[in-house]
Amino acid sequence: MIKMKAKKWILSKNFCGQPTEENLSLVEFEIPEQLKENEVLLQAVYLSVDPYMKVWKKKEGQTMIGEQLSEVIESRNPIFPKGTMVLSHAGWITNYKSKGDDLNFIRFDLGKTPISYTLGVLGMTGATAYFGLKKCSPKQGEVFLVSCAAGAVGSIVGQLAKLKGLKVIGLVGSDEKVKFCKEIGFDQVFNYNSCNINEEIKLVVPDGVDVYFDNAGGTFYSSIIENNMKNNGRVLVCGSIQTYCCEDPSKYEKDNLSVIDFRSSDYSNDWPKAYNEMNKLIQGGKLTVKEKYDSDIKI
Ligand SMILES: NC(=O)C1=CN([C@@H]2O[C@H](COP(=O)(O)OP(=O)(O)OC[C@H]3O[C@@H](n4cnc5c(N)ncnc54)[C@H](OP(=O)(O)O)[C@@H]3O)[C@@H](O)[C@H]2O)C=CC1
Ligand SMILES: CCCCCC(=O)/C=C/[C@H]1[C@H](O)CC(=O)[C@@H]1CCCCCCC(=O)O
Repeated sequence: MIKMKAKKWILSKNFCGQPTEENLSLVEFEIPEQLKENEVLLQAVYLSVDPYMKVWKKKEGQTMIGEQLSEVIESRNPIFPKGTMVLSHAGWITNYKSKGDDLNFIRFDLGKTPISYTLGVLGMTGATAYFGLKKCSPKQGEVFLVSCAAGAVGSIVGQLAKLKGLKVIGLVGSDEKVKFCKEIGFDQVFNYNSCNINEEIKLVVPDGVDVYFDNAGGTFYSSIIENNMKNNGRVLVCGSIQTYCCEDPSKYEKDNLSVIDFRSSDYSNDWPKAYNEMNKLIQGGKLTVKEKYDSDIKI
């Protein structure tokens, strides 16, 4: 029987603090190429790496979780002929077999937009920006603050808020990211490693922030709500990357604010509609997307 060589990343040790080499190991394995009826053989094209992966419950020894864009390279399933591009949660694995029930088509018109965007702005993180912003009930002229502003969610939500006529302030960790956020239209951007963000925000918006879209959590969350929010302002708890470590983060609350919990998966039926809308903005030059490719990473 002919077998193909494949590779996968195994979670060898659960994450605690910053990831290190001992958390993951790359192993080779073989897949028999012969397919049963209705089976397809897939080849990974892009794998997604996301903050939730550090803390999502998973068992040591299993394939690292994650979404991937894959191509059907052999097929005995008429619904997924050879050459079909699909999305799945197969994890960090180069090749796998499927009967199709765990595969998703790209459910919107991509046009000339790069297909890799289906794991970014036209994928889970873009949907998070789009529906997260909606959940904040943004109004023209309001002050909108976002942490992790140069990231996959932050860079898109900042631009969408700007398109809705809000004043947008971003928080980032380097001067390079300050420059990027300004290039894509943010009004003010602060590098938390080189200034006191609470003081800087007070200087540019003395009356305070209407909406804080929190991706960072931890000390960002507590210091912003303590120092910079307007009375009755809204805080969207999107993520808490600063606390994605093994210790239990402490909770910080304030009763003059609306604190909104949010999971983009609650809106998954409407994601394709949002993608069509955002793709029009991309193709019209109104939404800028920056992807990073690291050609040194080969699996
Ligand atoms: N609620 C939901 O449904 C969803 C929530 N999320 C959340 O949104 C947030 C942003 O996700 P996404 O845009 O994909 O992330 P990215 O990987 O694109 O960006 C992450 C950025 O977070 C910043 N950061 C701040 N503190 C830390 C820290 N302690 N460790 C590592 N990075 C840090 C870094 O930017 P810098 O250098 O500027 O600090 C980093 O580049 C995350 O908290 C994520 O969990 C994402 C998807 C769905
Ligand atoms: C555990 C902390 C999560 C913090 C918020 C976050 O990043 C949430 C992300 C989810 C978003 O709401 C929609 C998704 O698809 C993200 C999670 C996906 C988890 C799937 C894990 C299973 C797998 O890939 O096998």
